[in-house]
Formats: sequence, structure tokens, C-alpha cells
Amino acid sequence: MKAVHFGAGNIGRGFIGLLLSQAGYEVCFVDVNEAVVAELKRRGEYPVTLASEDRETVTVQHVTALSSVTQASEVAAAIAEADIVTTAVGVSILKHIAGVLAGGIRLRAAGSAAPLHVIACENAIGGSAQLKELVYAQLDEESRSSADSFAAFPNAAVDRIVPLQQHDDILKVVVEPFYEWVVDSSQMIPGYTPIPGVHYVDHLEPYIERKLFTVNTGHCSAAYLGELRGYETIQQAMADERLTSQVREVLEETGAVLIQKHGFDEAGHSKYIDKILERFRNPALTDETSRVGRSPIRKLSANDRLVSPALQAYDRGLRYAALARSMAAALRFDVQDDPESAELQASIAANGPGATVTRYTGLAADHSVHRSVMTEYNELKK
Ligand SMILES: NC(=O)C1=CN([C@@H]2O[C@H](COP(=O)(O)OP(=O)(O)OC[C@H]3O[C@@H](n4cnc5c(N)ncnc54)[C@H](O)[C@@H]3O)[C@@H](O)[C@H]2O)C=CC1
Ligand SMILES: O=P(O)(O)OC[C@H]1O[C@](O)(CO)[C@@H](O)[C@@H]1O
Repeated sequence: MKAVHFGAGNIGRGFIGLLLSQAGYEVCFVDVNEAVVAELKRRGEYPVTLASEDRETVTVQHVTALSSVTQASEVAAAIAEADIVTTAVGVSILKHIAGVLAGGIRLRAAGSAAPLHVIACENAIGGSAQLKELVYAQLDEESRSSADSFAAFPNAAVDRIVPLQQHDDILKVVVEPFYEWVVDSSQMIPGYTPIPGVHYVDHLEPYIERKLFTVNTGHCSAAYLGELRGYETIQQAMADERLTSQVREVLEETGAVLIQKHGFDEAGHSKYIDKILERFRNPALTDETSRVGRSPIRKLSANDRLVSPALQAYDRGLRYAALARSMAAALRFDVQDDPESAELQASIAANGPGATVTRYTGLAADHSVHRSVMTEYNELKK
């Protein structure tokens, strides 16, 4: 079995590539990082270490790599022969890989036209659907209808904390032991071979919303509030009791939405929150607040981890003040080397915070959630 995986970064190597390899796939990574590509190709394996007490290391084998910059035709040929294509490049990068993926699909249509699953493993609602739209925009009518007959783009939710890596070995990844990969089985081609470790569900929304609005909402809240208080890592931030209780407050707000909307059991959801807060604290990891808060514009967008649950809480007459505080803290996220942080700060300086909130969240100035964000923003400035 053959897999092509776009993005040989933290999640690519530390989670998706690992699981696919353990399931018996030969994994071909595709990346723009030429050094990582060359090393994967040369060694054909790499180590993944679990951030737990005994720090178990597994060797991921039967891997190779191609450059998405210089080897587009080889990548297309690999896609034409693959059983599965996965991505972990970042949702905003999907548009850059759509062309080569379309090329692979065209080639496959002219050849085997065998069933192909394409799964975007990104932190986004409907990631694979977004990728499909980008790929289909590059295909003509005939290729689109051919692709319809053999390719499926099931949406997925992925969860594993993999911080920035700093090792002498550029391929080594240290990951938390926990992982969850949930795939929408209703969008899979009938007769598919399940991947061990993947949880297939016929209705993904409760899973992706529970994950994004708990793990990711909580994590970025800890990062934004932590940055404001001068903490460099999530572990330092989570040692601050006041900050932890503010993060818990946020998760109680999103939890109320999730419980009401999806019927999660209240006690069970409370345990889920406890477990996630414990994962954030993992002393075997060093996770920088600047990484976890990265790309604040994406995180403040209407369909993402802060605005979406706040709007759903507002619509249901539930509380959203703590979410508004996290959004206000996101507006203060001023981190060098993060282009979205720079853009946000430039917008605040040029247009003021109110117009900036409207521009990036889509919330009108007279919306209650917008007002609440502004109240919290002014409070945080004091
Ligand atoms: N790190 C984490 O804890 C988690 C990350 N995610 C999601 O996984 C995705 C990847 O995140 P990370 O692995 O942390 O990021 P990363 O930055 O470590 O990896 C991304 C990789 O994509 C590569 N890339 C960039 N442009 C490319 C292109 N045009 N073609 C091929 N490869 C390209 C980069 O060189 C890099 O190796 C994101 O959507 C993130 O939200 C989801 C769950 C956990
Ligand atoms: O690119 P993003 O959305 O910040 O993704 C990374 C986040 O996803 C998580 O892995 C949660 O699954 C966190 O470690 C991290 O905050």
C-alpha cells in the first residue's frame, strides 16, 4: 500500500506518517524543505520519541520523500499510484499543493482510475472539503467528473500535541503519547481498508467541534493569555493558577455549547476538559506560547476556534465573556516572525482595535460579541 503525505513537519512525521507506516503503507513525504526531503530519502526512516516517563522511541520505516518545489511531475506520478493522499501543511498552504494534486488526479484518471482517498489532516472544519474545492478549481469539467468516480475527500479531525523540534537529528520528532485521528466514514469510498488507530465515524461534526473548541480553543487561550503575562511556554503559563482558571472558564463556555448542541454527557465532557488541561501541562514537553498562538488571524476567523463557539453561545443565549477575553488577548499577540501577528498589529495601529475585530472576525461593530471583545480588550490594556 502506498501513501503520499504532504508536509513532513511535526504532525506529518510525528503523527500521520507514523500511523500510516505502522499500518503497512510505504509513505512518500512531499515537502518544500529540501534538507528534510534529502534526509528522508537518504535514510528511509526516522525516529519518533514519546514525551512520557520512559521516553519510548519508535523507528518509522519504509519512508521516502519528494520535493514539492523541484519534483512536481514525480509527485503527480506518485499520486497516480497511491492508495491514500494525506496532508499536514497548514490550512492556508492547501492552495499551494492543489495544483500538483490536480496533476496527480489527471494522471490517475488516464491510468488506473483506482479508488483514492484524500484526507486533509489540518486544524480546520471541513479541511478536506476545502482541499477538494481548490483541486477541482484546477480541473476541467471532464477531469472533475472522472475524479468524482474514483476520488473521495473525507473530512477529518486530528489531535496530537507536537511542539517545535530542536534536535541534532533534523528528522527526530518528540510527540505527546495521546493521539486522536477521526475520519468521516460517510465520505469514504465503500469497501475501504481501515487504518488501525483511525476512528471512523459517520457524523464528524460533534468530534471536530469538540476537538477544535476544546483542545484548540483552550490551547490558544493559554498561549494568548500567557504571552500577555510574559510566559514563554505553555507549561509556565499553565502553572499560573489564575490563568488556568481563565482557560477552564473558556472551556466551560465552549462545553456548554457542545453539550447543548451535540448532547455530550456533562460529566463525561468535564473529564474530557480535565484531561486536556493535563495534556497542556505535560512536563515532558516544552511548548512555546508563540507556536501555540501562531497565525492569530486564522484563529480569529469566523469559522475557527474562538469566534465560532462565541457566536454559537450567543445564538443559544449562553455565556461567551471568557471567549471574548481570549479574542481580546489574541489581538494583543505581538510576536516577531509571525506574519499574521505583524499584520494584526499593523491593522490595530492603522485602523484601531474595533475595525480590526470586524475586519478579521466578520463581527459587525454593533454585535454583542464584538462589544464584549472590545470591553475585554480595554480591560486587558489596563
Ligand atoms: N503541531 C501540532 O501539535 C498540531 C498541528 N496540527 C495541524 O497540522 C498541520 C501542520 O502543523 P505542524 O506539523 O505543526 O506544522 P509544521 O510547520 O511542523 O509542518 C508543516 C510542513 O509543511 C511543509 N510545507 C509548507 N509548504 C508546503 C508545500 N507547498 N508543499 C509541501 N509541504 C509544505 C513545511 O515545510 C513543513 O514541513 C497544521 O494544519 C496544524 O494546524 C493539528 C494537530 C496538532
Ligand atoms: O496550527 P495550529 O492550529 O496552531 O495547530 C497546532 C495546535 O493543534 C494542537 O496540536 C491540538 O491538536 C495543539 O498542539 C496546537 O495548539
